[in-house]
Amino acid sequence: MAKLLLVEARFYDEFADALLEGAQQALEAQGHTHDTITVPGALEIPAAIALADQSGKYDAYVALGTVIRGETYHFEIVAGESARAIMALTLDGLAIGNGILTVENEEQARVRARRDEKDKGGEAAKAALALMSLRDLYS
Ligand SMILES: Nc1c(NC[C@H](O)[C@H](O)[C@H](O)CO)[nH]c(=O)[nH]c1=O
Ligand SMILES: CC(=O)[C@@H](O)COP(=O)(O)O
Repeated sequence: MAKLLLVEARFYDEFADALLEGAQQALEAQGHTHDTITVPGALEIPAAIALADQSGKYDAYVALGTVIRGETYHFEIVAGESARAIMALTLDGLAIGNGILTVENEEQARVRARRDEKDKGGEAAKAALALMSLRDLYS
């Protein structure tokens, strides 16, 4: 049994709830436990993971959030930099599943967040478990 940390950005509560449910269900179905922490937005997720990893408490991490394009370049920063930083942490040996939606509108987010549709939260949780297993296999 592994212990994971779900790091959620609750910028949009509706989608945050759906992503969290999907991730929680995926972990519980495989007998794993988890804690959940909340940050203001997707840009804060990588730092929260890095800080939490210093505790040594968690085997893997799941990043959950929704980034919806607005009128400015900020979408590229939030979407791109959160993904880049998560990838950097992953290449540094942390097992992280990236469930941060980067979408054009709320309808695209709704479909991808829901468990009974694309379930990106569950997908990210399973990705974290897969990386954790690979790390255990090769370490
Ligand atoms: N526009 C979205 C944001 N923006 C906020 C940033 O993530 C960050 O919290 C702020 O820049 C302070 O550092 N965050 C999301 O998660 N989703 C968005 O659509
Ligand atoms: C992804 C964002 O930061 C975006 O939602 C912000 O909207 P805007 O670009 O219109 O300020």
